[in-house]
Amino acid sequence: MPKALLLENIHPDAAKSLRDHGFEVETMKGALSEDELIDALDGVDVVGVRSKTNVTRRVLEARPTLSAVGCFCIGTNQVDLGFAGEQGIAVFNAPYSNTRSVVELVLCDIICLMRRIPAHTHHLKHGVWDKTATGSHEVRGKTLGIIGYGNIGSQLSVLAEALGMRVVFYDLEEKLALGNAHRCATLNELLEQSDAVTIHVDGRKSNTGFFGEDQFAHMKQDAIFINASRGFVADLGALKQHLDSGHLSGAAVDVFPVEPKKTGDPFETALADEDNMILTPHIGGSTLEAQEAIGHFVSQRLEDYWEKGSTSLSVNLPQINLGANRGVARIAHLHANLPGVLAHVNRVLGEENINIAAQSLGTEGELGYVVTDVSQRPSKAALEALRSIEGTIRMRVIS
Ligand SMILES: NC(=O)c1ccc[n+]([C@@H]2O[C@H](COP(=O)([O-])OP(=O)(O)OC[C@H]3O[C@@H](n4cnc5c(N)ncnc54)[C@H](O)[C@@H]3O)[C@@H](O)[C@H]2O)c1
Ligand SMILES: O=C(O)CC[C@@H](O)C(=O)O
Repeated sequence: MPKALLLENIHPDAAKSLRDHGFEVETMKGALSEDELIDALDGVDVVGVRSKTNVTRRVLEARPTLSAVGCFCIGTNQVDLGFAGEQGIAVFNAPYSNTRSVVELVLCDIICLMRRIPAHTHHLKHGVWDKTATGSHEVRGKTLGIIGYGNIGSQLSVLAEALGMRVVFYDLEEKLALGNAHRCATLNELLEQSDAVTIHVDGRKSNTGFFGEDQFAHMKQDAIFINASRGFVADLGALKQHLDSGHLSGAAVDVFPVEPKKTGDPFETALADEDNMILTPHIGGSTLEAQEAIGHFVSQRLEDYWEKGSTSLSVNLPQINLGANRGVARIAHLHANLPGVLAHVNRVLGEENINIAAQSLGTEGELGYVVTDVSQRPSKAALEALRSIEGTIRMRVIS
């Protein structure tokens, strides 16, 4: 029986679905440290994580028989994707299932900050009735600057325009501007005109410290700042200075450079005393709708990979979308992307007079993946010959 370990309170539908597909499933509420994870992965075939469990090179080296990692979230920066690929370990995520939830949180942040709701709430909680319009604004007609116009940034763009905001965006890549959104040629062009700046870049390493003192300094007087992307992207010390000096009028932060591993763990931030500040514990994607959708989506990718060898939507292996086996056995062969591997696979099968019922090849960067449905079971010697082909990383026979 294959074994799955699901960490970080993944939606129960994922465990149910994996059990329905024959997995023995263990679940845990929090994230694990590197050493704890290495221990916990003993005998595990697939592991499910969210954003707090780091699946590092050391973990993957220690557990080379692991077959797949499911990131039950959008971000995959917590997994060493390149090394997982080199080891033949497939990694999947849910690229769209919580997009809408993040967008709704950010819209909520923008409206609340522009109406100074955190400050008003704070005052009333302390018995101060401060009925004033000072510093409060409608969002209609204001300029929203979106940094990173991917799935979240572009959906936010559409909904913000529906609220009457003017949208400008900045992205490293050429992107289709939706609605009336305007693409800025430089980050500073965006910062100098935006009443609200929101970051939605991905978690690539080079985005570490991407938004620091220089970028805050370029923001408009009284603008608001939001980060719901990754904690290491923005310098919160610099943010605090710009709030304290009165340059910025408010901020919402959902992600932090260091986050607790599980609910209930202690947490501190220097931003706690800021007046017009929304602090949320990395809940951009934490809605019941999103978590249920993610649970279904990622467990299905893991099941398809385990049962069919399908790498469709994998983030680190060549993608092949496979249906049911058309022969008596399916041989999934992952290898270094060298010339001649496919020919070598077919020569080995041909020498045994084995007919090929179906075959698919995908290559991506350094990796090649050939999946062959064969009309008779190859002998042990043939399987050994396939495993010995130069560049073979991993081979599985799926019946
Ligand atoms: N707070 C949460 O709970 C939560 C939930 C989901 C996703 N996220 C995070 O939100 C972020 C965005 O997610 P997505 O699904 O839209 O990602 P995406 O990959 O669809 O979009 C990211 C965009 O950012 C652009 N980009 C990357 N680096 C950039 C830079 N330095 N300058 C300008 N543009 C840059 C990319 O070209 C891409 O268009 C990710 O970091 C993801 O991990 C957070
Ligand atoms: O649920 C999580 O832990 C991560 C949410 C979010 O950051 C994501 O990458 O989807």
